[in-house]
Amino acid sequence: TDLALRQLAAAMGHLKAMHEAIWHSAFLVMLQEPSHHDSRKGLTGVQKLSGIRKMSIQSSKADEDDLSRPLVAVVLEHLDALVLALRKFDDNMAFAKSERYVTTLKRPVYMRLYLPVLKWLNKDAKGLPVEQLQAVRRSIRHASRCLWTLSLAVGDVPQPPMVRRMRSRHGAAVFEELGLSQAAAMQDIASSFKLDEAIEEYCSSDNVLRMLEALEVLLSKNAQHWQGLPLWSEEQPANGDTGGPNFALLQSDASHDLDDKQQPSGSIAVDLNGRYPSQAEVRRRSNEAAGPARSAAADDKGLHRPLMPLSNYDKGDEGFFMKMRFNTFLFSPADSSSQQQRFEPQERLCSSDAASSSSQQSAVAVSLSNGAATSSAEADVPAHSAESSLHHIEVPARLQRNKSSASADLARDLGLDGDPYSQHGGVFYPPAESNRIRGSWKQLMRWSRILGRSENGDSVLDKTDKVVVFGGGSFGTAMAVSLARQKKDLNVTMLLRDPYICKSINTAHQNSRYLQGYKLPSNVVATTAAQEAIEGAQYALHAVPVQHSREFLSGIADILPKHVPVISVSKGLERGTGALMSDVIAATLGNKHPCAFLSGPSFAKEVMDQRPTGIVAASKDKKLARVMQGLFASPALRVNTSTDVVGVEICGALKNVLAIAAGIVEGLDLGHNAMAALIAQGCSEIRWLAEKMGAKPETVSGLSGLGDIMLTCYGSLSRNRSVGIRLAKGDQLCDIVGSSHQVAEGVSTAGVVVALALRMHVSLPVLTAVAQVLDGALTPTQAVADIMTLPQIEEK
Ligand SMILES: NC(=O)C1=CN([C@@H]2O[C@H](COP(=O)(O)OP(=O)(O)OC[C@H]3O[C@@H](n4cnc5c(N)ncnc54)[C@H](O)[C@@H]3O)[C@@H](O)[C@H]2O)C=CC1
Ligand SMILES: O=C(CO)COP(=O)(O)O
Repeated sequence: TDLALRQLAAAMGHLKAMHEAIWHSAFLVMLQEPSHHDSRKGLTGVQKLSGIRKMSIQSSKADEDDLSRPLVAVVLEHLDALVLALRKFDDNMAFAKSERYVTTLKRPVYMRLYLPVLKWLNKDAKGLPVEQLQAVRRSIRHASRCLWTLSLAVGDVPQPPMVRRMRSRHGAAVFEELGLSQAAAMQDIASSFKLDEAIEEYCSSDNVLRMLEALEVLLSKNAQHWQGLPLWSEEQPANGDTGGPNFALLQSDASHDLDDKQQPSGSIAVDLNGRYPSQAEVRRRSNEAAGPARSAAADDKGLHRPLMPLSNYDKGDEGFFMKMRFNTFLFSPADSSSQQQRFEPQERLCSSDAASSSSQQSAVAVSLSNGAATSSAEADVPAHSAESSLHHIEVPARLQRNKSSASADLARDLGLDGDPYSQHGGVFYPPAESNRIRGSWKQLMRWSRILGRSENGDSVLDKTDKVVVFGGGSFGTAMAVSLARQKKDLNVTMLLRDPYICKSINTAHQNSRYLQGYKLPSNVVATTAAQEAIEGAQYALHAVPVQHSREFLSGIADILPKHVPVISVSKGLERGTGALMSDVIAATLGNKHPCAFLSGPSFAKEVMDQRPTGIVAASKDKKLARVMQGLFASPALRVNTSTDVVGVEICGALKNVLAIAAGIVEGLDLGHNAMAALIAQGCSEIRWLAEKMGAKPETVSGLSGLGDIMLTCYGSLSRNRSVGIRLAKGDQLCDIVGSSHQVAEGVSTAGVVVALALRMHVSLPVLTAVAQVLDGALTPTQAVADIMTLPQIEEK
């Protein structure tokens, strides 16, 4: 958010400077429509506007093709009067009805006339050579793009990545071409407008924070969404070209108009109430509104052609339109009738509703900036109702709220005061949608509070004084720490075999072998004495590798009280028996011994780092699963519950085998396609076996299934995946296993899975191939080749 605030501040500064630059440039553009009849027309507009009837162009024959010089002379001569007139014009929309130039000048980008610009104009523009004027003209294109860009940045519209590029490139170019010092201009602007204060205030408003959130979300999550769109086409479409299926016209329309290239284009209508009219509807309504004769003519000319297929922007891209908050309409410059229609209702709204008038006005102005000519002949097109109007804008009263005077001033200075979306504070969804989203979120939060209250988290922790942890490897240590953090006076005792590790934990508060470098809470203690460790413990967390669990549990069976639940985090199948951990516990501690299983995507290191993690607590005893939730759940650890013990265990065991396969794909550099196909196939195989063993299929798509599969197959911290990578590189399994002091359960489990699959009559090609590779019967490359030649099957 800090960064976004800074960006915002910078953008505001830029925008202010751009306003100056563009306004200043507008003058020059007005003056330099070489050899174009509109130059004279433009002059007429200026005359009307300023009331300076005597203004005339003293052009010689030599000037016939380039009226810039005489125009410059005229304008400079009448500069003061023009400035006054333009200011007046700025407040008087009625002028904008009749003349093309007036319409052009009415653009919000030209709204403000600043002193520095005038100074510059006075001082430097006199006798400006044509080339320089042309450079200025070029700069306008840049500047209008920049302005558009920056308007997006300053307003509620999240920045597409290209915006940043545009800003730096064109922003600098504009200043360079205008010969202005960007830094000085910015400073000037900042001091004269108390920009810092205003920004501070503006930014502290709730609305802006929402915008920033949206901005961040969009930047971080949807970057590719923006990148995919040729939104900021550098090239202007060739004359007569609609710009194709992109938004080139949207952003470069200003330069089109200034160039006076009346591009036929289509309309994109967006209903601010959140409806996205279909292409056909836009066409129908726009034709209806235009009247039959015009409609036919428009169609003849190929007008109303959409700039981009609206169908492409269905559902997922809906937000896109609203992000482009200005594009209430993007209409045909040549289709002046529809422009007029937009204009009329806005004006009426302006007069009838003072509160929303500025919004409406600006919305129109912005619309106008997307179009061009409005001729006086069309000025009397009947005003129409919202129904017949292409757009139907209702500015909710709340959009007018929350505006401090400073922020309102700033918004006004930036020419953003009239924009309904800037007023509603940077949300890129239309109000109806935004309300819906907030409503749903509130409901979720309410739900969470209600459930939260009934949860037994605190009471379980209150009643718990001691937990014993079996196994002091990576995960045993991480879970011990996680528990110890829950309550300062909770005694978490780790039962280890190695006295040196015990000593390091008890004295240096570090595990000298696993997760080195982490400081353990002082309520984590360790011992090698089973009796001492277990005594008084209310729960036992079991983190001993599966292959050693039977031996270990048998060893403590006599001293572990029957009522102390064993919570196993070990993931795997026992070699020789194919037993799950639940079977091993039942076999060693008795059928009735209470037990639960924690599983899910949870790398020990990330648990230590308190990174957000989600696991599932499975137990046939629902109550015990809930108790586990109470014991382990924390702000960094979500614990769901499940009664599908078999499903959770099978997923946890088999994902390790699949992770070895993923490592092989990674190590052989087979690419993303192969990886995705492998994981999908692996998921299916896990589901086939799990279902046969009585698991619920939905468990496979839960945390312990898909969640853990994704983690271990893609996560670089996975030991099983590392085994696969090394196998692919040609390392021998014995070397791989021998070189690590940490367990990769998938190695043992792979062989067991094959036996289990045979017993259950399921075919598991990928998981079997892993066993084959581990057994040295196939090289990773051969295994891949063989898998690829298997018959193509029907998905099930
Ligand atoms: N490391 C991780 O991120 C996660 C591991 N798990 C699972 O937790 C279990 C334990 O994994 P880690 O702690 O990572 O393994 P590790 O290899 O880091 O540590 C294993 C621990 O078990 C002890 N141990 C080995 N044989 C023993 C025996 N016969 N008697 C007593 N203790 C013995 C070792 O001394 C060591 O302390 C595995 O089943 C693993 O799949 C589950 C979730 C995450
Ligand atoms: O189970 C794990 C994370 O959920 C750990 O996976 P590895 O054993 O492959 O490191």
